[in-house]
Amino acid sequence: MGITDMQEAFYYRECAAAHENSPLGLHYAMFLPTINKQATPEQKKKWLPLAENYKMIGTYAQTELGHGTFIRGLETTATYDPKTKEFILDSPTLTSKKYWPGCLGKTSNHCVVMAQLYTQGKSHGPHMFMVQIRSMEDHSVLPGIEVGVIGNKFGYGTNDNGFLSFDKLRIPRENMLMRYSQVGRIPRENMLMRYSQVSRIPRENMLMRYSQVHEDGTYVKPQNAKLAYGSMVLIRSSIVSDAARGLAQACVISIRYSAVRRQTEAYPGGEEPQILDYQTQQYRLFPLLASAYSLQLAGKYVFNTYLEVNDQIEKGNLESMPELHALSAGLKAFSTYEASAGIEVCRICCGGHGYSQASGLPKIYVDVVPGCTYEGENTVMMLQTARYLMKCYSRAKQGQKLPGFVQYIGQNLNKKSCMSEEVALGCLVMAYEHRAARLVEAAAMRMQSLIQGGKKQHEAWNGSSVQLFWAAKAHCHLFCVKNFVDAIQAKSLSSKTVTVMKSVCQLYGVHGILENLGEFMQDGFFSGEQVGYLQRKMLALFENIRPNAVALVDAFDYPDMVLGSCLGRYDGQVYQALYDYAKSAPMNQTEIHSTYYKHLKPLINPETTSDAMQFAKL
Ligand SMILES: CCCCC/C=C\C/C=C\C/C=C\CCC(=O)SCCNC(=O)CCNC(=O)[C@H](O)C(C)(C)COP(=O)(O)OP(=O)(O)OC[C@H]1O[C@@H](n2cnc3c(N)ncnc32)[C@H](O)[C@@H]1OP(=O)(O)O
Ligand SMILES: Cc1cc2nc3c(=O)[nH]c(=O)nc-3n(C[C@H](O)[C@H](O)[C@H](O)COP(=O)(O)OP(=O)(O)OC[C@H]3O[C@@H](n4cnc5c(N)ncnc54)[C@H](O)[C@@H]3O)c2cc1C
Repeated sequence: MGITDMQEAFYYRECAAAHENSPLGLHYAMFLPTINKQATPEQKKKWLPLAENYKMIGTYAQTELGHGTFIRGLETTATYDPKTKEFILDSPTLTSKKYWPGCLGKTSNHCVVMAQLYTQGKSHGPHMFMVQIRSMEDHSVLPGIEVGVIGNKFGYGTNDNGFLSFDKLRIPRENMLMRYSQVGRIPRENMLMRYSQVSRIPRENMLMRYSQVHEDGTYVKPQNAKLAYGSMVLIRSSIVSDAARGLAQACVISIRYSAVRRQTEAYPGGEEPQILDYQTQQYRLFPLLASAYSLQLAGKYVFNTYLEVNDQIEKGNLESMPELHALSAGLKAFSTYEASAGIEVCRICCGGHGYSQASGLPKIYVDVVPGCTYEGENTVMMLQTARYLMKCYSRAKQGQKLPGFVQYIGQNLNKKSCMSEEVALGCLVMAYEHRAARLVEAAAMRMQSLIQGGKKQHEAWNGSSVQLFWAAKAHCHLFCVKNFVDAIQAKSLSSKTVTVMKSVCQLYGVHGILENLGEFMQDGFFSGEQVGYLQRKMLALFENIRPNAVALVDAFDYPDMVLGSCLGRYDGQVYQALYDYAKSAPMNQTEIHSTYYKHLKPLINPETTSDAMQFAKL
């Protein structure tokens, strides 16, 4: 395709069969990036041409039957044998079998495997290994390997998620993914050297940026063990835009349909109005439209941040890893929660036709909703963000300067809202900052009081984890609101566009407060009168957005073939499309379905059952 932007390439491949989840999805999304990010130049030279030309087709095999979240608990082992200079991969228990990796069951002939590295009798934690699982000649399964599909799932029907286990499979030492290596003089491009010790090693022993195993099994650890988690951070940073896209497409379908669908007399004898004119329909759909715009902007921000930080890491500067992890983990969770819930509301807003595959909405839902689980289960990801927020809180209390998007932490909480009838964007941001700062402090205070009461650190953590989750969610929500406001205020948009987009941004902020009012009012930050301003503003914004609602979804510019929806067609010919869809149903290709003779006819006309039995033998 010649498209270099990873996300754009992903989208255009998607266009071929939107939301069908390609059986090569993991090859593109995780296998290739893992080779790119975690392999040596020599390993890349060896594997990338094969992988880019589909000789090697691979996936990312990390999750096991017994562990998905807790990577350090994975049981697959890779034990180094210095005699043969090989790693022995083994699945020692039932629960160590790899389970869930996409494209694993029948498609892939290779995978990058996350396994516990053992050398010289010591465990060094999870590391990545390149493993061939099927012949590149006839696709037969290689000895020492058991592999297959895991069966039907909630969705993802076109992806052969699989299981995989190893029976003392030997792989060459060079198959441990390592990046950068040095032999004698340090080549300029290997300035990572500060992350691993300099040592003269035989050239073929490609030691790498992140970790190294010398031929005698000596292990040289990287400066940060989490560098091995890099592929997950990349995908989390990409999932935000993917979730935004799913929500945006669902908004296109449901808002276009709501402009076509007419239902119920507006008054006795009156015309049936477009359902988009019902305030309750606007109340459910317009905030989702605003959320789709907000998440698209957040997705751009987090992916660009990933690119910047990853560039620094490539140059040896790991300083921003914690921020990137906290941002990508939290926004991945926040965006997939918001998008999944929003797509379901869009489906419900389309009534019965929303429940048909013809609407395109079920496919979007089952494609987006697993994002709440994969690449880091959402609650766990939110708690990772909370872990970072707690560290920021203690730094703020010590008077340390905090990075940009957490500078609100530790602020004075005695102030009140500046909210007036106008509902200024600045007052909206202040409200979200106050809420997040208050929830971060409340969680920190809870932890402190538990510890002072004699609880151990891990007990205090678990005993505060609901409040930690609330704090992380409020932090992510603040990020999305502030990022949206910054985009509106920074954009050199035409005055008409700014006016329309300012209303959408205002609605996003106002609706978020009204839907989480307790968290904004618990300490009296808002008065009852100010809440009234917000409620009236929300209803006014519905009227303000209504004339541009269809234009706002058209602006996403998703072609009909991507939406795959009879309800969301650009030409609005919904009913003809639904009828044509019904007529084309396979079961309608014969007037009487074959099952009539075998199952119905004996009931309806038992006397002629013999005919039925004749037919059944056909
Ligand atoms: C190309 C476009 C694509 C668009 C996207 C669309 C669709 C998606 C495409 C593909 C997806 C399809 C399938 C999904 C594939 C998968 O699901 S792959 C498997 C994913 N699995 C996970 O994500 C597992 C989640 N678990 C973890 O990440 C870790 O176990 C953990 C929860 C982070 C805990 O790790 P642990 O080693 O125990 O660390 P601990 O909690 O003890 O923290 C120690 C410190 O390390 C820091 N840290 C943790 N992770 C990272 C990281 N990734 N980067 C940087 N730092 C990290 C942590 O913050 C702690 O730091 P402190 O300073 O000590 O607080
Ligand atoms: C469609 C799909 C595709 C996938 N593709 C791949 C793939 O290609 N490669 C791959 O390796 N994996 C893949 N996975 C697996 C996925 O990464 C894991 O399912 C995910 O990481 C969650 O881990 P788990 O299943 O062990 O859930 P668990 O961690 O068992 O979660 C169950 C519950 O326990 C809670 N919980 C767990 N730990 C904690 C904690 N510390 N604190 C609080 N609560 C906790 C969670 O919040 C959750 O509510 C895929 C999964 C799906 C659904």
